[in-house]
Amino acid sequence: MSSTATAKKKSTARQDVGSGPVLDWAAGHGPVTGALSATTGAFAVATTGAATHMPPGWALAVGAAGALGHTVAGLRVRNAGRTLATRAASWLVGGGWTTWAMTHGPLTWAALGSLAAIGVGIGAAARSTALFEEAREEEALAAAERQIAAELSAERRAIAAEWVDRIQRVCSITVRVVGVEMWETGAGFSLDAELPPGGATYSKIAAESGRLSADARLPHGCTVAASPGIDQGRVIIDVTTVNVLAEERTYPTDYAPLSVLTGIPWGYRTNAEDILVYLREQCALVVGPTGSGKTNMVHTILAGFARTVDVLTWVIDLNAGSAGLPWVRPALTGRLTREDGKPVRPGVDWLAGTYEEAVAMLDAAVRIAKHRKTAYQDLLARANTDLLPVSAQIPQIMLVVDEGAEILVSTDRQMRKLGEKILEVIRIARAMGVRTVLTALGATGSVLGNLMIRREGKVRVALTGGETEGMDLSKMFPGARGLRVDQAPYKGAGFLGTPESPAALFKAWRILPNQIREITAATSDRHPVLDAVSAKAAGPAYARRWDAERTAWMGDQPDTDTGDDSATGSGGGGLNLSALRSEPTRPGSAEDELARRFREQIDAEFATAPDPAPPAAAGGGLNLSALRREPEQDSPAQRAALALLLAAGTDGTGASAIARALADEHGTTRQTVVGWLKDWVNDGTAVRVGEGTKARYVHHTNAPEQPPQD
Ligand SMILES: Nc1ncnc2c1ncn2[C@@H]1O[C@H](COP(=O)(O)OP(=O)(O)OP(=O)(O)O)[C@@H](O)[C@H]1O
Repeated sequence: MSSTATAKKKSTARQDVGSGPVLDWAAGHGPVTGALSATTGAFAVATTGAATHMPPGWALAVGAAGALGHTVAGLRVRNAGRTLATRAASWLVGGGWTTWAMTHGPLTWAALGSLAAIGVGIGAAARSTALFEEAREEEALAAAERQIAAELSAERRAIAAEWVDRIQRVCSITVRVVGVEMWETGAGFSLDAELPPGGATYSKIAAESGRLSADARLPHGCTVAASPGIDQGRVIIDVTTVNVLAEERTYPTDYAPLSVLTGIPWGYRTNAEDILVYLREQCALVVGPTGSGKTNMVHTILAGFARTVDVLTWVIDLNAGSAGLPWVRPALTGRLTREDGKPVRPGVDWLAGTYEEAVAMLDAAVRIAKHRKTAYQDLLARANTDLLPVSAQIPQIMLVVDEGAEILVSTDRQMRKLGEKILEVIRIARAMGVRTVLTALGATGSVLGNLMIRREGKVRVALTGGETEGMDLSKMFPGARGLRVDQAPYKGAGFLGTPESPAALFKAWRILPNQIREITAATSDRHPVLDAVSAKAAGPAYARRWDAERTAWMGDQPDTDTGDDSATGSGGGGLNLSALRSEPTRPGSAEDELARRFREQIDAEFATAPDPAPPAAAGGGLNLSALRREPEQDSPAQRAALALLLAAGTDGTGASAIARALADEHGTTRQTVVGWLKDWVNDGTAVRVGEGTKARYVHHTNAPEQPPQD
């Protein structure tokens, strides 16, 4: 039925456009259906024609027209002559038989027998032409492929000949190129060559890298790098022809899930291939002077962790938390929503911007590592390993400490204490799945003089950005030869070495706040939840990490991540966190309300760690149980409206102002807001103050005469 409908539609379409024949001469038939269709068609025409005394010449005319139609259609699709002849012959034979049968009567044994024979004949001929067509098509494809391969191998042969000459000219040795591989990225090629007999080594070519590049007139930033081949008589020569380090490449937009076990991309090499780092057991050190692109690199690293299914990222940044804030603020202010309208979980699991919070975080990390050691004994025994099997159920904790290396070598007493805790994590927590990424402003001796960093932090990055001061590459990458700071004079570029991939040039992807928000939203539902064993060890310090008094500082930060989250002016475009903080803390206050929103979004929605110490009902801390009795807000827009109401403080706000603030992001109308305000007045969430045009709504916690709670 549907095919009839489609056919109808097609024929209508053809008639509509008014071009081409109504009969579809190109319509497909297999050998059997074709033969059947031809013979049954001919039989039907012959019987009805004979019964109605149709002039037999008509059948012949139809056959001739069919033959002509099919030939034209066949020529159009470039059928072989053999196919055209078979089809035309089928039509002509069919037409001829019909004419003869109409004259002599179709219902005779002679007519029926000959029709059957014609049917079998048409079927066999159609089958053979179909096979012939298929073979012809395959041959054409193979010929096209052969042509491409010939062109490619001609290009490769030309490259090989050119480089044999060049190496002869520059290095005075004659190699024999046995293979040329063009890189898929299009950024260059590799030569596999045999060294001449007589004891020449690959290093003879490696030593002339600069002269070879000059002889080949490679663009600036492109290199010729020689390395050992499959045996000592072979050499691999990598030639970059496009300087990908000079380009600004943004973080790839494929946010597919990753795992700490299968590697996390941190940037790309000169051949434009991604570099993966493996941090299950390794710690990392990222060195970059001011302006080298270190902050950007940290965001690239956090993006990689956010994409994993088995990593929880904890960030310490005593420099106003700037490294972690773009990963937290958009989610906590409720400005981000997922496609299904649910709130978004922050892109990092814990952010410490103050000394006290950093101490709490490091203590929790140490407790987790120690407790995992005993609590997972059975699991380790069953898996027959001393390395905790990290998974989405038992996630690895990646502790990212911005300028952490400076903390380690600080002479300040407090900082030294913090440094000791960081070192303790590095020392004791490898097997139990807590690793660190430390950044440093310079690769000074005092940073790399630390044995623990040298031993545990073998994933190393030096962002140079052309800076030579404090950049001792030989200390960062001992044993690596020929690394020069001036090879990577671009921001975000430098050297990266891991135990799996020797130190070499690389560049980090550029990542901007809008992409950070995009990644935060895209990865929100894949972050693991801290396992119960670890959450128990981490205690309230972890469970209450998003409490208002501990996150209030985040609201104080100048908003650099977007233009629409102004930290000033109530009833404006976003959540006025600093306005909330100016009020004294009291149960049921605006700060508690904010905490309720944060906790609702993060703990309730995503069921993070259980709260091991629920606060007392109306104690000095948060009265969460009381607050949780407040009616739930249905949508992110409604929650944002409530936040605006709160932010408006004792001045209050109106439906128009709220609707204006929500219009861009949520498309909320004034009428909708009027409805919510009415509901909130009815259930006591909001209080209406003033009359007529002066009528305003204030949150009940800000109402002039606040009715006693509970
Ligand atoms: N991977 C990159 N690709 C292209 N440009 C980059 C990259 N990383 C950084 N930059 C450029 O360098 C500038 C400085 O980057 P970033 O703020 O990350 O450096 P920084 O080392 O943290 O400096 P500071 O310590 O002063 O903040 C950026 O504004 C950007 O223009």
